[in-house]
Amino acid sequence: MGLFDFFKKKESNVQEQVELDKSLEKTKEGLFSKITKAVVGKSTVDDDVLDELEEILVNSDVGVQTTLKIIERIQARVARDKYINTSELNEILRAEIQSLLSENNSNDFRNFEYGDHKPYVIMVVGVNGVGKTTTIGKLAHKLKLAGNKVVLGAADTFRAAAVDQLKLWAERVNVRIVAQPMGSDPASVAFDTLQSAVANGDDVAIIDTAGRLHNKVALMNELTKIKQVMQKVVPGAPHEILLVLDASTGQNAIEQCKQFTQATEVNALALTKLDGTAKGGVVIGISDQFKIPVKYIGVGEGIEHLQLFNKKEFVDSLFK
Ligand SMILES: Nc1nc2c(ncn2[C@@H]2O[C@H](COP(=O)(O)OP(=O)(O)OP(=O)(O)O)[C@@H](O)[C@H]2O)c(=O)[nH]1
Repeated sequence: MGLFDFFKKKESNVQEQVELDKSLEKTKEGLFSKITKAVVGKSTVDDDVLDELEEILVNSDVGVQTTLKIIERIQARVARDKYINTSELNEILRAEIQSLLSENNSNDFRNFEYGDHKPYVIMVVGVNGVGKTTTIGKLAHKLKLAGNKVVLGAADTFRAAAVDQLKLWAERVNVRIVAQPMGSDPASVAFDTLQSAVANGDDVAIIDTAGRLHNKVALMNELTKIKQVMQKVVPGAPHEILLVLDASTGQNAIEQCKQFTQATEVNALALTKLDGTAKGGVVIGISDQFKIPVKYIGVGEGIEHLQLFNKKEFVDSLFK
């Protein structure tokens, strides 16, 4: 990396951290201001503090299972050390949360984990309204800015609006898009997109899919068919099956994750709308429960507001 690039990267890191801090403000308020209240005036962590902590974590959408895990670990620590004060409690909590979050190995849109894959194929799944289209648009933008050639595939052919919205994003970001009329076979769109990506020497192909959950078998069949067809063009595709979830829906996001992981091999998560929600704790619960890395987070409506998730930065931001 040249000196200019180095400083540019540093500057954008600082900006991203500021955005992240801002996004997590409500989650922080919900979580830590309550924890501080629960422990204020107490010299040690007793059962009352632990009970309150449990309630606070559950209410912050960390999820019951993950909360119990955290509480048990703190209890074990209290039993061992007999006395822990409240600032130590914060440190333990921070370490526990960090250890429960899965590591995201992608840390730069420039060397985007392609390995030998060209095109690197991302199949995007998720229900309507969670921010799927927006996430695809932002991702295409970030990848393009980082010097990648990107093509989009509009394989959500179920709703005309979905294709139109994606076309708008393609225009805005200035990347190519492959689309067919509404009602076309999604697998056929995916096939065309990959053929076009190969012919054009694209680095990344991002395929949108319809997010109908009402019939799990139908969803599973549709996604399996899309995958099989893609593999005819790019063996090993899709390299990333990205599930988009709306963090502000809290426990609903966990339920959707359950459903989609049963229907297909999701290996990356995008959590949108972290800004403006107090339910950011859901990132911790989902990461712990499903052991799938959160790869991207949406921190606003703007084109720039997508970040590669970094667990250390996330936890730093929460505990600032
Ligand atoms: N604040 C905020 N809003 C977001 C974020 N991501 C998406 N949105 C908004 O969420 C709304 C839904 O986003 P879409 O991308 O249209 O959602 P979708 O899942 O594709 O849904 P359909 O297009 O209706 O299928 C839009 O108003 C977006 O601007 C985010 O990270 N933060």
